[in-house]
Amino acid sequence: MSEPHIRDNEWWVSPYNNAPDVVAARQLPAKVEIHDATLRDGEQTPGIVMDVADKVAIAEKLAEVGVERIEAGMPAVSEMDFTAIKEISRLGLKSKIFSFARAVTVDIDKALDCGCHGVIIEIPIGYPKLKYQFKWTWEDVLRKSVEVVNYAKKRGLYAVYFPYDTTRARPEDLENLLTRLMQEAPPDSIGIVDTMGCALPEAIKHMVRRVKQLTSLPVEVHTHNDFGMAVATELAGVEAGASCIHSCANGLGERTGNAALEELMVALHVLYGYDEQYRLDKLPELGALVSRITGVPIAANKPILGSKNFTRESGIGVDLVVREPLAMFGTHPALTGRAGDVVLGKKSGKASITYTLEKLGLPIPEDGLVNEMLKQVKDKGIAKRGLVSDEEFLAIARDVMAVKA
Ligand SMILES: CC(=O)SCCNC(=O)CCNC(=O)[C@H](O)C(C)(C)COP(=O)(O)OP(=O)(O)OC[C@H]1O[C@@H](n2cnc3c(N)ncnc32)[C@H](O)[C@@H]1OP(=O)(O)O
Ligand SMILES: O=C(O)CCC(=O)C(=O)O
Repeated sequence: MSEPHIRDNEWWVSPYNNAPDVVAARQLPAKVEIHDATLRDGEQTPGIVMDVADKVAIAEKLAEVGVERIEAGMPAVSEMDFTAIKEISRLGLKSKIFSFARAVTVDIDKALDCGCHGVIIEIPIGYPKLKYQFKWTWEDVLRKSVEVVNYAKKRGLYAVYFPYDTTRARPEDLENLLTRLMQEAPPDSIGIVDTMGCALPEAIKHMVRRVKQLTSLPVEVHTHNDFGMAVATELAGVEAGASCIHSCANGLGERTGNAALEELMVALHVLYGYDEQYRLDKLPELGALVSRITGVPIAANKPILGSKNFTRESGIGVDLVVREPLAMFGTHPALTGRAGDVVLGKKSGKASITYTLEKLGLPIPEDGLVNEMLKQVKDKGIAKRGLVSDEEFLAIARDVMAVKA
């Protein structure tokens, strides 16, 4: 099934997504790239350590899924990170390999030694960060930025200027900085970084438009999930013309995490119709690998990857799980290599019983007996405060049939 979310030329998502005023306000780029930072920001999730083999395995899976860029780590953090980035660069993956650098030339040298295609050059510009942490003047920020962007570019690296905590910089400071940077050391692209996840989607749109106007450079967006909006703010960035968005698999990352790779990929395809060559069916494998390596479980109701996303206990319309999944779920389970499922419990209906009987290869008895099975399933679910297993259902079904006989 190549386009399971399209049927009769209709997208099975909200038609209001394409209301005339909504479409008119959009400046979607022709192509959106994903820059995945699982191996750097994802590893910044407290307590997580990935060794070289782990990082290589995740990088290979990210490339298989089809991310355009992999941020393989920050070599300054440890020898192990340096080695991992170097190994990943050597693999010749289809994804371009980036490393993360402070605005210091030694970090750029490390990116070069690792054989990276590009580098993310981070420098703090948020008002609270500069005032309370770094105590740098704007001239300091500009001087460091100019020196290091020029240094990286002269050595052939693709330079992403990443003035982090961008969304808490004063507008006039950000504009002055970018104007002068463009005069003295234009990078290859500019990141808008919502380090604390505190910008609204409309604010990100405004910033993307303004930065594009000021610099005429490609803009990328990197957001965090402190208010549960990381994916929404990145998609808002795309709506305003950002052509690269940053992600972490399973939504890992500092504090509440980054925009989840799997959510972004599926949203780009299903909600916006981007037809990038992503292997969405491989996302569960990537999620499982990252979860196993990091020890961070995937919540059962996590968008795209949660084990219960395509599971229906409620009886009303339960037959749709198999007959027409798009009428029951937000996306077709097959899109991400998943399948719908019906489980039994307090909220089951008659169709749940007949579905389960068929699944277990049992004949469907007369209505009265199905109703009796349903009653017993509900009683069991209530008594257990949980689901009724196949084994428990089989016992119920046998009892009901035995009484009839
Ligand atoms: C929003 C954020 O949190 S930003 C990045 C977060 N990521 C990390 O911290 C990665 C993990 N960190 C580490 O392993 C360690 O902190 C290291 C190896 C990177 C640095 O450790 P330390 O030796 O303690 O260095 P320290 O934090 O004191 O900073 C060293 C220097 O880098 C400077 N620096 C820090 N960030 C930047 C930057 N973005 N650009 C330029 N210089 C920077 C500091 O001002 C300091 O300069 P100084 O020596 O002149 O005072
Ligand atoms: O958060 C960090 O550790 C550094 C930069 C970054 O990823 C961010 O600001 O969001």
